[in-house]
Amino acid sequence: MTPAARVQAAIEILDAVIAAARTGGGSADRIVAEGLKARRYAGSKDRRAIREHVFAAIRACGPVPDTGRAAMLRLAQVAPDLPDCFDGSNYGPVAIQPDEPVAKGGIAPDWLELALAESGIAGEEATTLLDRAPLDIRVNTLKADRATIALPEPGEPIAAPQGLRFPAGTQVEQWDAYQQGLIEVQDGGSQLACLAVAAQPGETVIDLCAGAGGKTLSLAAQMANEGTLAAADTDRNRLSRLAPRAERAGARIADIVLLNPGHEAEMLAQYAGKADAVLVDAPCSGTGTWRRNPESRWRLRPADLDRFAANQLRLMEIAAGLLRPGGRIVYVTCSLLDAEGAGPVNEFLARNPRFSAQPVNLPLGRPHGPGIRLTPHHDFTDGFFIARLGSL
Ligand SMILES: C[S@@+](CC[C@H](N)C(=O)[O-])C[C@H]1O[C@@H](n2cnc3c(N)ncnc32)[C@H](O)[C@@H]1O
Repeated sequence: MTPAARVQAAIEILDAVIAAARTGGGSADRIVAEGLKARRYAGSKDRRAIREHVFAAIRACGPVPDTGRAAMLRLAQVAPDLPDCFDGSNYGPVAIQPDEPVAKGGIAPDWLELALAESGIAGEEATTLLDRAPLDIRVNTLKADRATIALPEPGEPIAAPQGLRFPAGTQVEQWDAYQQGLIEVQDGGSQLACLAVAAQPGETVIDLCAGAGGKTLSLAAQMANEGTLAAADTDRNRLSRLAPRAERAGARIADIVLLNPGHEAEMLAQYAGKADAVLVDAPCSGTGTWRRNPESRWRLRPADLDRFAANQLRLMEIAAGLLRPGGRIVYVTCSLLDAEGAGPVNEFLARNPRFSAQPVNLPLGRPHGPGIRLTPHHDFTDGFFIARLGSL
């Protein structure tokens, strides 16, 4: 393919990404994969270039662009080689017209950029939300240790004690160590969020929003497979990925519980009043993970934040009912908006005077309201809010 044809292909794929963002369709990753599959004539270099154009254009536009072409024209304002590709050649985009609409730059839609600024995320703290993320792994201490593991590439040790960092795109899934469960792909910030639980062997720990089990596996390793670890979620699909992962990682103690929405407490009744710790890795807007899913900022609506906050508060209330006296809730969101962090946690503390915010002792992060915050700019991790709430 010519450079111009690659740009035209990226424009067409961007049109599909934009439509999906407006209508709640598939992720950009999936749409790009489908778009490339449909272009059988594209070689591996073409595919890489098209993919890079698409994601660079997504990152370059703040609000949702009207069209893929407007998005690519925005990218052309900051990428010096791109304007020449609008050459009107066969399969290439038509020449740039005077006064042609160009999508707006920025970090996110205006309302969201404002909400971030009100939460203290502006300037470089905001721009780095759109950087490309590296690839972090966690060495699984049920089977190996960072100090002695031999991997095809050494990786750079990070603050999380078992974490190693590799360049984005490193194909770790193809390594023997991955296939044998010696390593897991997990962002360094996510690894630290698990450490905030400080789960001990022999404890009863509940991962209330376990999803596909990224944090469950980390907790099982902290507990050295001793004690009780319930991994619960309302999403059957995500939870179905946990069992094979736990098998591979040798995480034997994970008890997988599929919850019926609205009946979570009943379905976890066997743990009521018994848990030493409950991890609430609550569903959120994901503003801290835009490095990986930059188009997700086009999907959010102001009302979504209210819905997330109500659910976050409700999940903390469910967690409170599971704890033994003296137990702890560790509340985590991968959002940097106060509406999903300090906001619901302060509300929970006001309603539940037997709980108080306790220090979160981690090697990274900065205090923020009743918890701490990790940010891509300050900590080189995904963005997280983490609070530890101890009960009397
Ligand atoms: C941030 S994700 C969890 C990610 C997971 N802990 C990990 O580390 O990979 C939030 C999860 O909360 C789940 N969830 C949403 N509402 C829930 C509820 N009422 N009870 C339990 N889980 C819920 C979602 O299905 C989703 O898997």
